[in-house]
Amino acid sequence: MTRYGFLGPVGTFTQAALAGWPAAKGREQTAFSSVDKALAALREGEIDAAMVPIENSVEGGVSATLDALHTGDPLTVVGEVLVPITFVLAVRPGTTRDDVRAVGTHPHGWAQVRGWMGSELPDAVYVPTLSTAAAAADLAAGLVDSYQAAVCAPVAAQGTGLQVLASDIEDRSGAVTRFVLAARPGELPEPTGADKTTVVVYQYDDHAGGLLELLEQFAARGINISRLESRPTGDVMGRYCFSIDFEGHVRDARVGEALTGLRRVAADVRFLGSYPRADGQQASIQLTATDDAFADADRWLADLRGERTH
Ligand SMILES: O=C(O)C(=O)Cc1ccccc1
Repeated sequence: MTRYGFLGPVGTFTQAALAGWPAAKGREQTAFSSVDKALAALREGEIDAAMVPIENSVEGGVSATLDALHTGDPLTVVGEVLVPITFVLAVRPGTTRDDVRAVGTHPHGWAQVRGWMGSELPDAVYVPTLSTAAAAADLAAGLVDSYQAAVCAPVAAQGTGLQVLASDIEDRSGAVTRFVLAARPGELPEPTGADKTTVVVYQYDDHAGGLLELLEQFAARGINISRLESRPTGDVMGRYCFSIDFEGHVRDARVGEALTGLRRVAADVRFLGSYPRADGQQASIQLTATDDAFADADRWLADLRGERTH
């Protein structure tokens, strides 16, 4: 039986993402207080899969997750879920706006309400918390005196008995966060025609055109990159690796060729998985990059080499 973990507590957006993963329904679901703890439990075998936030349409990549996924024992991504995000300002009953001198929330929460805060509560100080729901739960339990209001999901305010002072306080409506389900390496999800692959690429050294060499592996095979981020490797100042999502599945010919190309030009390539896209959008493949086009070219080369038997 698959045991699931998620960035908790109850009421996080990550829990909402896990609720959007049909196979997790009715399964054991454990809340962890941080992404690192959830992924450590996964690596140690306490759980079999962990739902973690990876990218937001407004704020970009979740560095804690990006780094924790590719450092340490290998993990793979087996799926993704998109969750629409909306925030409320929640307080203990009786607290008024004038009482709010500081606001607790997850860094990605703060990044999405900064404008609203600047105009509505300009003097309020930001206090980072491990999750939006933790900010709400600790406030409701009277465990904190460092902030008087939490920025969280409506469900977190309701669940903890907090009172909502303002709703829909996000600066950009329609924001979406992308969550991934991580697992220990095992069976690869089957290709669906609407897949994504995630890799982390380490360059040999810092040189002119180095990034272009990596990117041309994708361009030459007609592969669309959907996210590209540089992350410091942590060893030396100025040394970066690249976290890349692109369209296609490792079993697609064009993706296989791009990966072997990357393997040649990069010092290391960490394959983090191929999995169905949450939006089900089929990859648009140029005629020159279909599996048939690659097979045809392989046959042609085999002929030239006198290797074909039929
Ligand atoms: O803190 C949460 O609720 C999370 O799941 C992380 C997060 C925070 C803000 C936006 C999206 C996800």
